[in-house]
Parts: sequence; C-alpha cells; structure tokens
Amino acid sequence: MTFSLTQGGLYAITDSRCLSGTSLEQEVEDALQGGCTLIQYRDKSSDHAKRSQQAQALLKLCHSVGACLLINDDWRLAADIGAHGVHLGQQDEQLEIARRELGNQAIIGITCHDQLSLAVEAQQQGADYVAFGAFYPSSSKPNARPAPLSLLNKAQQSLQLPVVAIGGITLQRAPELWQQGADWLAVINDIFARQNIAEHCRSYLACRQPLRDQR
Ligand SMILES: Cc1ncc(COP(=O)(O)OP(=O)(O)O)c(N)n1
Ligand SMILES: Cc1ncsc1CCOP(=O)(O)O
Ligand SMILES: [Mg+2]
Repeated sequence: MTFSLTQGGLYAITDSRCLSGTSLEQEVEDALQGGCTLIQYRDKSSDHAKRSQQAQALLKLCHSVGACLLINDDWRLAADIGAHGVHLGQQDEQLEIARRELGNQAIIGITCHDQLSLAVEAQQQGADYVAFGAFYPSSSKPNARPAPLSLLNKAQQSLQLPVVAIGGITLQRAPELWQQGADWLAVINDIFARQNIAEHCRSYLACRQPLRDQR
C-alpha cells in the first residue's frame, strides 16, 4: 500500500481505553487489515513512557503495511519516535512550531471545528489537511461543538486541502459525509468499540466506492 493523503479514506483514531476488549495493538492491526490507511494515536494521559511505548508499537504496525501514523497534540512525541506527523487542535501548540520541528515531509492536520475561516488560515500556514466536526453527537468527546453537514461542501469548494470529517460518525452516517465532500472520515467509537473491526472498516470503504466511480 502506498499512502496518499489526497486519496482520502478511513482515518481511525485510538481511544485511551481498549474499547474492543482485545488490545490497542490488536485493534489497530484489525483496522489496518480492514483498509484504514491513516491512524491517529490519541491518549490524553500524562504517562509519557506508556504513550511513547504504545505509539512506537503502532508505528511499527503502520510501517508494516505502508500506512501513516499521526500523534494527537504532541509533536515532540511524533519527533521522538519518527511518526509521520501530528494532529493539532486550536488549543494545541502552533502549526509553525510543529512544522519547524518536524520538517516539510511531516503531515500536520488542524482542527477547524465549524469554521471555514480557521481552515483558510491553516491552509495559508501550511497545514496538510483540515478537520471539521463534530457532525453528530460524540460519546468520545461529548462537549465537541456541532458543525453542519453543509460545511463539507463549502470546504471542498474553497480549499485545496483534504477535508476530514469527525464526530459521532457511524457506518450508517458515512454515505452522507462522503457525499457532502469529506475526503476522510475520522472515527473512534464506531471502529474500535466493535468486535468485527476489520470487516466494519471494509464496509465504510465499500460505501465510498460508488461515489468515487461517479467522479
Ligand atoms: C482528525 C481529528 N480531528 C479533530 C480532532 C480534535 O482535535 P482537538 O480539537 O485538539 O481535540 P483533542 O482530540 O485533542 O481532544 C482530532 N483529534 N483529530
Ligand atoms: C476528537 C474529536 N473531536 C471532535 S469529535 C471527536 C471524537 C470523535 O470520536 P467518535 O468517532 O467516537 O465520535
Ligand atoms: Mg488536541
């Protein structure tokens, strides 16, 4: 597999708990087997040793299939372990600092909530993708600000970057998000809280295929 950010697809974000009852590594291995090409390691705990060890294990898995591992919030951890990049929120450290420290090859994604203007700014500052949401209520981040579906289409029209949708995404909701113009669907619960992770991921990607064939 050759990873391509512009190709879009399914973006699996880990939870700090193991949701499926197996192990974090097994969960990610299953998601990769199901066709996820972009993984985000997201653990808000302050235990650096654990985070570093887990992120390195996930990076090894991603390397083995040519997928991409981003680290949430923490560009230092990304730099330490040689991850592919980082996802930064509006409250996190600045894009310019992360870019300077990680270099031009790194992938840097930016949270833009429900605001196109934040995405335009992120694009000007050299982001590689922008993420909007939450499109639906999310049990993983209950206080996430809601974003309207119509934003995806507007973002596609006005940006030259891949657009990521996040927040409460399920397989049933996936078709409308792909249709509205999301390039990537970023999902925690509806991937990792499943017993059949690989199969479920394949179903997400299968419902995108007819749209891709049309374009
Ligand atoms: C792909 C993607 N989009 C949005 C977020 C949220 O980032 P942020 O607003 O910094 O919130 P936390 O994830 O840090 O709680 C994300 N992580 N990934
Ligand atoms: C990190 C984040 N940012 C906005 S919603 C969200 C959580 C997404 O998780 P889920 O797919 O379980 O709703
Ligand atoms: Mg953050």
